[in-house]
Amino acid sequence: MFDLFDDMPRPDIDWQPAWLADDVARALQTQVVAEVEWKQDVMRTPAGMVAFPRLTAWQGDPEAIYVYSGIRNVPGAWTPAVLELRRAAERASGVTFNSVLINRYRNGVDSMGWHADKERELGPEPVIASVSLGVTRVFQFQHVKTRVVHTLELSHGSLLIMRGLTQREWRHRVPKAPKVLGERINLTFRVITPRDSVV
Ligand SMILES: O=C(O)CCC(=O)C(=O)O
Ligand SMILES: [Fe+2]
Repeated sequence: MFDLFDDMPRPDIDWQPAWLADDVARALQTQVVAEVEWKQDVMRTPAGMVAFPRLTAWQGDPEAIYVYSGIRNVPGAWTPAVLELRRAAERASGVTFNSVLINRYRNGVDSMGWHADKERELGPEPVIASVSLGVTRVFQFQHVKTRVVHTLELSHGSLLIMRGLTQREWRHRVPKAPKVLGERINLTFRVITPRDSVV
């Protein structure tokens, strides 16, 4: 993916495009869509309340509470297909996850803007395992200082592990792709240390 001989900065990632067999991934996608309780979150903007351009869900162990937009969010219970994916992501990464953010991009108009996952609950060098199911979408990293951009195509059944300084030195996004008609599910498995227990 990267030119071996350039000296561009690069994120600390492990990218496995064909992590799950196609049919296994297809079956898990159908199960996840059906078993997850999807939410339409809204954000406050100067122009009023605006719907997020995607549906979301959080699942996790009961203690994996995180504060988001000033609200304490208690995760929903693990559902079977999500738990199966969590176990597989744990085997692949060697990390035990206690929560997952699930995003459902209904088509190419849905998206996620530039951000880094660096909430205090995630710790200084979080390992995040990102599983993609469904239609391929472009995913970009941008180096915060140099503005260098790396582009990946997150395909059906792929696994992207982000670790080390990736969240501190880079931001990432899923840009809008209006020509894409199909749906994509992304699950980012995380380790959350609740604020109360951070010393
Ligand atoms: O959908 C994706 O691939 C990215 C999701 C993401 O960045 C996040 O959940 O924080
Ligand atoms: Fe993210």
